[in-house]
Amino acid sequence: MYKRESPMSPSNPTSANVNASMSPAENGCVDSFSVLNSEQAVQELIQDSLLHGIDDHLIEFSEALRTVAKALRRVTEGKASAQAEAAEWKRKYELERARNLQFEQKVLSLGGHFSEITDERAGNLEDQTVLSDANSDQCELCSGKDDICAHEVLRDGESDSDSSAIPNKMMRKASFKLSWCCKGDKSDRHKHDIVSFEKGNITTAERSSKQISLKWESPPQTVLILTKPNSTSVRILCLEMVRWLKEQKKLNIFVEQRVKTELLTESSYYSFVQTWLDDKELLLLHTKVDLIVTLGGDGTVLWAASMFKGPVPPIVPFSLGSLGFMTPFYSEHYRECLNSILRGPISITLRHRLQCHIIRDEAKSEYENEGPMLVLNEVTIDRGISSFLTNLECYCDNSFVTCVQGDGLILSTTSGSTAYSLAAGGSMVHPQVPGILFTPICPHSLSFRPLILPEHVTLRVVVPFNSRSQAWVSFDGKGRKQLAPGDALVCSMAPWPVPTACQLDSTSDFLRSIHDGLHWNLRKTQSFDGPRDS
Ligand SMILES: NC(=O)c1ccc[n+]([C@@H]2O[C@H](COP(=O)([O-])OP(=O)(O)OC[C@H]3O[C@@H](n4cnc5c(N)ncnc54)[C@H](O)[C@@H]3O)[C@@H](O)[C@H]2O)c1
Ligand SMILES: Nc1ncnc2c1ncn2[C@@H]1O[C@H](COP(=O)(O)OP(=O)(O)OP(=O)(O)O)[C@@H](O)[C@H]1O
Repeated sequence: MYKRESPMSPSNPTSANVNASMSPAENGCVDSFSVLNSEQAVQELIQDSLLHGIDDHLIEFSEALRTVAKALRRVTEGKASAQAEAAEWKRKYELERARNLQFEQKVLSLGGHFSEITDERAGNLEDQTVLSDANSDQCELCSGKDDICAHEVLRDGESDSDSSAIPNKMMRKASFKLSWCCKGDKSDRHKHDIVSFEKGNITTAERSSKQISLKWESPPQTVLILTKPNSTSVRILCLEMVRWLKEQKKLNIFVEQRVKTELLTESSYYSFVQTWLDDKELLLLHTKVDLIVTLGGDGTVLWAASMFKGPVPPIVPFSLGSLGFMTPFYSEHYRECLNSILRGPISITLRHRLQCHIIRDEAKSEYENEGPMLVLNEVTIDRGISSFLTNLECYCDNSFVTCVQGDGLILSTTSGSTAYSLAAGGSMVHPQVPGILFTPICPHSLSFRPLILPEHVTLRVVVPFNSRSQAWVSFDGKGRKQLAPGDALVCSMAPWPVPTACQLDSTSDFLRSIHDGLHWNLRKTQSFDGPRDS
């Protein structure tokens, strides 16, 4: 392309100008010749510029290259976010389809697995209809009062348009209201902008750092109990709690298939416990369950959250682990705790989650990409078993952030800030603070400090083609997947937070956890006995 004696001037036309005036055939010849000699030509051009002091052309050339690179990057980034969006729509479509299928089956048979609960609830139907009417009145009334919003009492599988076609014997979900506890501040200016309620599911439009209170409008009727496996103390507590909730509280109880088998091995008395058969039923579980109780440590809370790919019912986490950062309830007092939770109101922490998609370079269409995977703590991209440095190009809303060269990178929620991110040198952040932590793992650089980014950004981490090795991604420490050069992870805040019940309130529970769990800033107090300011 560039000839040594062809600086851009009317008297000395450039090869580009020459090319423009050539026929396509001639042009092709010159192009292949130029490609063969391009390296030499660039060298010559540089030398030429240096020799003759004509820096302008070099600058112009590099500007042009930069513009082309920028345009190419924009196209790639646009494609990645379009793919992520398409995958999200596909997931929504599949969820809706599964819901419709389930509903059709139920209307046809009314004798399926879930209908056990329907029958149990049939006796309460008239009361519930009255409640439902009362609640819909209340829902209108509540707007403009202290509550964020009251959700409708749900009918199982109901869609608005065809509610009249639904038989009366349908299960209903307990209704509740959320409100801000503003400690003396009566203003509720922002509440309608921040949390929205549709059909009993919590979604956040924007995030808040205020304390939220949940008040039942109709009594909770169905509890899902999730337990840490292989623990004798958990198994014994589970047996006791299931019996108490059934006999004293008249609640419907769901457990995992494994736990149902354990309970039935213990005694046939437990045959009333319900479970789900497959992933399709699991997808709809949030429409049946009013409350989740976890018996275990933080891992069991993560497990509970991972079961719900959309909205999550409120979780009451009982501590039967060693650290218990997110498990503020003592199992010895479970009766008092559950009595108070079932009565309400409950202070809750809305723990934000990240939704992640893997965009494969080899994918032929967006449908071949993977996701969304939802995490409550963090998504980690690391070097796995490779002994090479990871090389990760990171973009935030299409702006280049940095290239991570080290063991890896953690993208963490604020709830996860006290987990792996903390171990990698990230800050501890109150779980109600909206944000995404960007924490490198052992970066090979003296100047790489962790970042906290706002919650509305989309992050993209790409394994570049010139990377020496593959990278590995894991979600809350589980589900490892390989990222080949050219693959990317796209990550943003999910619209489905995990509401966890507080022992006192969000802030007191957080501070208690960092003191008791991590012994934060534990130091002997300096004695009074010594020198002091006069
Ligand atoms: N170097 C590290 O600190 C490291 C390494 C790998 C994974 N992890 C963490 O382990 C989590 C998975 O937990 P698990 O129980 O399934 O695995 P696990 O059984 O290996 O437990 C990991 C530990 O992390 C604690 N933990 C989990 N979430 C926490 C949180 N939000 N705040 C404070 N501590 C928390 C747990 O109580 C437990 O002690 C991952 O999400 C990751 O954050 C940490
Ligand atoms: N219901 C479940 N089914 C399968 N695995 C589970 C379930 N609940 C928890 N786990 C897994 O069991 C492991 C241990 O759970 P958990 O962290 O609750 O207990 P722990 O290790 O004793 O507590 P801590 O983390 O406080 O030390 C975690 O990896 C978690 O993912």
